[in-house]
Amino acid sequence: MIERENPYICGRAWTELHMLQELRMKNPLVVCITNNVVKTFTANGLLAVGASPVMSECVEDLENLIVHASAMLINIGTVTPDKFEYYKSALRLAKQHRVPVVLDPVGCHAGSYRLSVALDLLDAQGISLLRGNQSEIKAVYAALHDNQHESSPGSGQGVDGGQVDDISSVIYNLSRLLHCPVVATGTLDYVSDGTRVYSVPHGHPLMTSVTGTGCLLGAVLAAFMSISGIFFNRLSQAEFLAYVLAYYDIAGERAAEACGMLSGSFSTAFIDELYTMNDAVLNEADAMRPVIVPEQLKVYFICGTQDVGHSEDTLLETVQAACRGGVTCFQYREKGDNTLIGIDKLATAQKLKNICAAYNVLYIINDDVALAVAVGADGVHVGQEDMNLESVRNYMGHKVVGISIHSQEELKQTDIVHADYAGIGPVYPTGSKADAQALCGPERIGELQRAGLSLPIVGIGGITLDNAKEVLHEGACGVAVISAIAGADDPCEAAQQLTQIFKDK
Ligand SMILES: Cc1ncc(COP(=O)(O)OP(=O)(O)O)c(N)n1
Ligand SMILES: Cc1nc(C(=O)O)sc1CCOP(=O)(O)O
Ligand SMILES: [Mg+2]
Repeated sequence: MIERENPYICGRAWTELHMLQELRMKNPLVVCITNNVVKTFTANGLLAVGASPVMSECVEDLENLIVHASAMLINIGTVTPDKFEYYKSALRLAKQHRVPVVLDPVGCHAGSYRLSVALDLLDAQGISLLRGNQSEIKAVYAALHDNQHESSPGSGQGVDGGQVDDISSVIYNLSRLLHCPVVATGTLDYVSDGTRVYSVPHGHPLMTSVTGTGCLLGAVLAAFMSISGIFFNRLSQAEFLAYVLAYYDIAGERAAEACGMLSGSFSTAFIDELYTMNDAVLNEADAMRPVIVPEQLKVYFICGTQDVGHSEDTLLETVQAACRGGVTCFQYREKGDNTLIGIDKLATAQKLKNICAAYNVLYIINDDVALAVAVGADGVHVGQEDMNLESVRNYMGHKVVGISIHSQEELKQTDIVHADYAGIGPVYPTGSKADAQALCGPERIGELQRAGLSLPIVGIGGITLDNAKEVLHEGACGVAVISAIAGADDPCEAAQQLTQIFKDK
């Protein structure tokens, strides 16, 4: 069991959340435009969660309901051409009234008409969250990525779907394409907001063998979307949604136990568990695990005031320019003589967090675990001489933990299970780290992978536009740089050029 006590934060445990209490206090009206198979189950499930369901079938009715609505679900499970017209009108009304909409593209991997319906709705740009099973989400991504609206999946499967190998990358990329979070359910559930990715280590196989649990999840997510603003300062969208998934999946685990593993009784037991769950269960649970996908680490910019003439203004401008140029990850590394400390460092870290948030850039803090927790960064990077990795994991909980590894000896000494990615260097001579270790060359990356290092890797140290490809060819999924961007005349252009190497690869 992971300990989450953090002496740096008022001596208290991990942030307490009261998501269920908030939801039940609000009792949001959730307009469900859903399929014929699951209407009763969806209504009962929403009531159990603490939301107020209403099923809607026509625009005339919806025009009255929308003024009171807190959220909307569009589930295309029994789509017809008439219903498709209705979905589009509903989406227009929701946009006008600023009502968040969850789209469930049921069965879109199984038929091209369903897929074209889902794509047209996504094209209209009013969807706040896309939730589907892994096969459905993969079908949407394949169609958008290949830019072929008339794609014909024809898997021959029903609306249930199988596991998808690279689902975490798919949801990360899809979320960035759509500019909305994506939830993909399966044996493990995944969520991404286009910056972070989490898996939820809960749930039970009975959840996928009873019709309606996936569809109800869409409705439950819609209900929670109506209160997401309350948590805006404390949680990223991905964390918020992962907590909702954990709540739902833990209810599934408890229901499976309560019903004696019988699928008929499961539905009733599941509604009971959704109803009786409280926030204490959520706060104790190991709700989510960070997932690092290679795309998140492609261009990893590191900077502190020491790299930009000891000026906070220049640091903020440089980081903003780098984010504009397309870096995918930023590490705040304030290190050396005459650098910021205490409250000044905290204030700068907070400003940098806001910049990264505006550009969907993963935000990591170097060394300073307490600072990372205090500003709610996405993660921390530590080296072999810094805090012990298991303690870092205990402090950081579900946040990203990066570790520096220079050699096979260090790999052997590292409790790698607590890390999410590795930085390997210095691959080339660097002027940005006075105490850098001996050069290891890009070939060290492949060597460490052959020695068993299976985490995503970034190369670091002296990487420029000219040598970056060698680092990638050795097996790194990204390049971590300071001077190639901070020292450039135009940091935005420098970042853009580095992102370009992944397109030509
Ligand atoms: C991505 C990444 N890789 C390696 C390092 C170096 O970390 P460390 O060895 O702890 O040295 P300092 O950066 O703390 O001087 C890093 N920061 N980032
Ligand atoms: C912060 C850091 N860590 C290194 C390591 O080898 O672990 S090299 C390094 C400095 C990287 O800066 P530049 O891109 O300017 O060479
Ligand atoms: Mg360090």
